[in-house]
Amino acid sequence: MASYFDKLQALQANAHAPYSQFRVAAILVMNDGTEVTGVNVENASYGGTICAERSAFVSAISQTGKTDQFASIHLLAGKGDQFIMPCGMCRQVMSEFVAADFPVFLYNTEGNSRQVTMADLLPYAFSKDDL
Ligand SMILES: O=c1ccn([C@H]2C[C@H](O)[C@@H](CO)O2)c(=O)[nH]1
Ligand SMILES: [Zn+2]
Repeated sequence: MASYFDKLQALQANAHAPYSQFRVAAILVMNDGTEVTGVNVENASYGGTICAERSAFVSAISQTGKTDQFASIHLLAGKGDQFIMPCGMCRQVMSEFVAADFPVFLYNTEGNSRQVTMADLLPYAFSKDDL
């Protein structure tokens, strides 16, 4: 069976990144084991670009109608041995739908992985509880 890294590598081909050439792949795993994919989709306006992480969440919610069934996310981007971290906008959007201990698995191009949590990425998050 293909590993997450294998699947992420294949998924990178779907990224639409003609401006940055920076291909990002995300696999969002639901509590029932379903895997929903996301890639970055760039736009000539630049500002219309959506990241792989938000693509995956938007896709999962579109397909399932569920906003509270996320088990983990697996991400691949970049070059060499660096672990690329989600951007600030993705951190805020993800935090709307996952708990502080939600695991985020980062892969480098060598196939090594590192795990952090939602709270590691966005401590002191602004949330609906503040409204
Ligand atoms: O965590 C990240 C960081 C960047 N990007 C995308 C946005 C843009 O298409 C390209 C360069 O920023 O990478 C992601 O999808 N996820
Ligand atoms: Zn982002």
